[in-house]
Amino acid sequence: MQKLIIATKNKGKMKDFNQLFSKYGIEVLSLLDLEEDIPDIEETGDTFEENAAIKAEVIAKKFHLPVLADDSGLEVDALGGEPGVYSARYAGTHKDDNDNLHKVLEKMTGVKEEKRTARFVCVLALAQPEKATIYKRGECEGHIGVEPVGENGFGYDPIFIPNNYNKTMAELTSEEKNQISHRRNALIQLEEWIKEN
Ligand SMILES: O=c1nc[nH]c2c1ncn2[C@H]1C[C@H](O)[C@@H](COP(=O)(O)OP(=O)(O)OP(=O)(O)O)O1
Ligand SMILES: [Mg+2]
Repeated sequence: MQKLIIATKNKGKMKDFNQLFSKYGIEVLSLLDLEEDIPDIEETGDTFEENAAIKAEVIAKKFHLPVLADDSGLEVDALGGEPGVYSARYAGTHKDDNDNLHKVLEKMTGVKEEKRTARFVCVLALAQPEKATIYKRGECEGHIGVEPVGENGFGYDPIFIPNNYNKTMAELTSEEKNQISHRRNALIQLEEWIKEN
């Protein structure tokens, strides 16, 4: 395999995937890289697994090719697991990273450091023509800071401090993020398939 379509329009995820796939010599294409205009796919599921499968299967059927999709988000323990599968639209359907992270910070006002535990979750769905969809889940544990710090990454990275670090995910280089991230932890479980295909 020289190229793989990833059923996403998220440029932050694609930056991660570009780097994660480069070691296999595979070029990844997002839905924004295709000639054709692909309409937004509605994420109607209640779980990361369902939403990842919807995205991967719609595009795999359309092109008759293997397609990977990523559904991911932030689970904050003090918020009962929110924003979870609603991470992208937490502060509204306009899907703004800055509004979303400020909504989390606001809801966490006054919550003490030891109660600010959280994790990033990434579920990858690999859909292949005539085959059952394969799922892999990766997580990254950490806690929520009190203000946004750092310029790298995307989404909730500026408020997420990974375990064993004293800086946010947005202060890590992309190489550093890609050694510990939920996305990396999910993708390494697909390594065998990647090498065989
Ligand atoms: O490494 C990450 N660092 C920071 N934030 C992250 C990360 N990974 C996911 N997130 C957040 C961003 C978004 O609020 C949600 C994903 O939502 P999710 O529906 O999977 O993606 P999306 O709608 O942005 O793009 P698409 O569905 O086209 O892949 O979780
Ligand atoms: Mg989405």
